[in-house]
Amino acid sequence: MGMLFSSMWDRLKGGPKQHKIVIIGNANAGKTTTLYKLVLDEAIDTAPTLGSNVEELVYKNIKFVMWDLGGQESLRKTWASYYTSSEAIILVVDSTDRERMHLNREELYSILNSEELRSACILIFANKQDVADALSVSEISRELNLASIKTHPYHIQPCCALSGDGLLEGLDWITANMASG
Ligand SMILES: Nc1nc2c(ncn2[C@@H]2O[C@H](COP(=O)(O)OP(=O)(O)OP(=O)(O)O)[C@@H](O)[C@H]2O)c(=O)[nH]1
Ligand SMILES: [Mg+2]
Repeated sequence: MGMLFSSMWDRLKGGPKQHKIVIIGNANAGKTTTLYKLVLDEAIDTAPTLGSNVEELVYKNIKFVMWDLGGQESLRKTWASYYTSSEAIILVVDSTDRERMHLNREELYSILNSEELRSACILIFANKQDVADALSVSEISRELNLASIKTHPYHIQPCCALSGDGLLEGLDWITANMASG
């Protein structure tokens, strides 16, 4: 009853503030694995995402609504339609995928030029760091030319979405860097 009352009360007063995060990145980068490792603390078996997944996550008393988008070529043009009122973008990079690194660079620059994301912070997860020949954070930073970013707070975080290593550090950075606090 207590919980029911408090959720009704939240609804009456408009509810606790939700912070919208959109997760993008190339197909197979590990976006869905990241989402469900954060939400369920489990490494789930994934299939390519054909539309989107959305989940709520309460972390350190902050309520996030996390959108995980499909990364296949035909779906990328829909990404911008999810950007409205996003406070953070997570770009999940497959650190083993040298061939498609240029797509990450292109996407990063379209984020930087998006009017809707002008107040958003940008977290880059350098994922799959458990794989022996993964590019390091400094190599990816160079590939993506991160040092040239002057308009948005950004951070690159090494991680392994399967084990969860690095994921909460990334979320902590978002929490500290969202424009609305
Ligand atoms: N070795 C390793 N594999 C990972 C890691 N994260 C994800 N994977 C694997 O990468 C594959 C793709 O993961 P998904 O989470 O489905 O990738 P996605 O980015 O959601 O892909 P789309 O939905 O097609 O855009 C799966 O086989 C995952 O198990 C990681 O940190 N290390
Ligand atoms: Mg997916």
